[in-house]
Amino acid sequence: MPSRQFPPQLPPQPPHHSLLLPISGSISVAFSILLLLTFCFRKLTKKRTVVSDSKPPHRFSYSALRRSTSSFSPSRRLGHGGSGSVYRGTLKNPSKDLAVKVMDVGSLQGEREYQNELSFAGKLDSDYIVSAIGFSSDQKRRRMVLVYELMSNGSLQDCLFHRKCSELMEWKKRFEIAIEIAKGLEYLHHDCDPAVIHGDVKPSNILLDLNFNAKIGDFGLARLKSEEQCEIAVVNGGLDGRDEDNGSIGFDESNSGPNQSPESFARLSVSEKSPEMVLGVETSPPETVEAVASSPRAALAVEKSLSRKDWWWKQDSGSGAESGVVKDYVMEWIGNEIKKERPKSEWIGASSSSGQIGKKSERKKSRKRLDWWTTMDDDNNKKKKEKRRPAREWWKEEYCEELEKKKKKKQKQEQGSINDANNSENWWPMEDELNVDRKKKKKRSRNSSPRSSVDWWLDGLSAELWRARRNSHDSASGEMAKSGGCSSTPSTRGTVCYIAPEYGCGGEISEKCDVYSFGVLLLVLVSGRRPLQVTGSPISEFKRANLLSWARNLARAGKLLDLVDQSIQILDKKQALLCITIAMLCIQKLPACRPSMKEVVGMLSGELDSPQLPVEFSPSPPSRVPFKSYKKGPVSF
Ligand SMILES: Nc1ncnc2c1ncn2[C@@H]1O[C@H](COP(=O)(O)OP(=O)(O)OP(=O)(O)O)[C@@H](O)[C@H]1O
Repeated sequence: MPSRQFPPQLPPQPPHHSLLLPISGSISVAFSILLLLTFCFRKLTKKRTVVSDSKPPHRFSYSALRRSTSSFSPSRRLGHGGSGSVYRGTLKNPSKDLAVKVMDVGSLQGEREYQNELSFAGKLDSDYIVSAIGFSSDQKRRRMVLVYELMSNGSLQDCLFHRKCSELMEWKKRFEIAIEIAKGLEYLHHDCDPAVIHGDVKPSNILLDLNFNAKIGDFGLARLKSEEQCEIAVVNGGLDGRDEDNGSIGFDESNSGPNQSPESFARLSVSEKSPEMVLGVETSPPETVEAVASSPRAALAVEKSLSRKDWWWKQDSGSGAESGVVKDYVMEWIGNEIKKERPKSEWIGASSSSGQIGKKSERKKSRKRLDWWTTMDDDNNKKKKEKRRPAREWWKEEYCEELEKKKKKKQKQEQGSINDANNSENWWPMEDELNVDRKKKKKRSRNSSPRSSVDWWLDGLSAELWRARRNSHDSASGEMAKSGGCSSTPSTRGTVCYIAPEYGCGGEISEKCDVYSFGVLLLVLVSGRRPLQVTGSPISEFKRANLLSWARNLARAGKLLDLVDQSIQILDKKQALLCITIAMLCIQKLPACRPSMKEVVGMLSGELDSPQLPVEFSPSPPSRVPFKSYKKGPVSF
């Protein structure tokens, strides 16, 4: 029997754990290195991806944005504003359409808009607000980029005046848009703490999505209410620029008061400090902005600095920030408003020949003559018109006798158009003034007469234009590119015609400034007309029409519905009257008299009773308009 074989004894094996330790150690080291590398890689590449899980604003890669816009191809350009161009961008991963705004190099407006947008981007959250969702910059090309949600139907301005979108020809849609804008402002004024004052409410800042739902965009000039109340310092007599308080406004005492004209705010005094200096950062603009945008501490510093100094009031041209700057921006504005074609509508009825109105002594007189330009369709003024001397005669006798001789030949040619104008039913909004003693008139204007500040202000604006146009022929001639080629409004401090009179005159900035702008916008929306329409080419023969004056006149005549855009279909007269009445309330001279946006929303939505026309716009004789409740029944007019 074979003996049982035992396996040979193996040498003793080292215990397993003695091998495992170094292996697992090296694996864990390798793993942690890998983790570290991944973390570093993510950190490094974070710039290149969109952070979608955090609150905006997100940092976008500049090259990704460039690719998404086909290298900022002109074919992708959606529009152009005071600070740069906006392009349609299409991101592939994640698939998303964007609006990409590239700020112009070296544009101060661009810088402050960039910073302002970013500071508001994370704070605003409403269905009625377009806020910036991201930013980027290219240090090489010194470019700053803001990214917004794409609003497929562009701006209200574009839809209403350039593209004439058929959707906006329905009254229902216009009314909805009015309510949406009002709700957007209500959100800013009443739901944000502190309240946000938009500061630049106008049709080009109202954007329409695919379904023509309106949202308020462009927070480049927005500000927090508390900042304004605490920080704005109005310094009388600061015209010489000695005042170091950056952003403060200096104006001539003789011109102070609520009825100040644009001539007076043309003298705004601004200090020489750049925003960079105010921020205490000395780097070049894009880097500064980049630093501000990327670092929370820097962002905080910006916010603090914003509250310290209202620096964005500074005009772009530094030391030259006086009348020239305002003049230029007004001229740029009017350049966009000038149309080469003659107006089809009768609401603009007068023309003017050119004249030299540069002398100081003639500036005040120019207002009178400007009244002559403002002609409106108004049956009630037939009799008044008959009493007047022909405008041509008045022109000749009072102001331009010499010029008349020189231009006799030219004016013969113009005679035809002047006669046309005289045949139309001229309306002189300040007709009573033509017979007023000059001294009285001067005194009255100084004493802030209750006469419409709106007219006064707009007429003053035109006087400014009149003087300016000689020096800025290009922009004034209407040769400037339009519709996507040129800023609708260089909004250094708000926008001409939409800006509240007290704001332009250095008064306290409040939500009521937005309410005023909303009132103008509402009139524009209902009438389908610009607030100040200037027509004619060359500029020497331009015409103008003042929507606000027209509305006021129609209100007094009890013919408010004449204001409504004739091309609107299926008009709800009751709603139209409601809108116009609210607009009239909003454009009242005294900010305190204007309703709040909460009240406006209440009135528009029917939750509050319909308002009565303000006294200053009520029909005369003073039998008050029986403006019945919108809820209760039809409005009789
Ligand atoms: N989010 C957006 N979606 C679609 N189009 C846009 C968007 N933002 C701007 N646009 C288009 O670009 C145009 C220019 O906008 P931007 O805000 O730069 O200038 P603006 O408001 O016209 O003028 P300013 O900057 O002087 O106030 C707008 O009028 C609009 O047509």
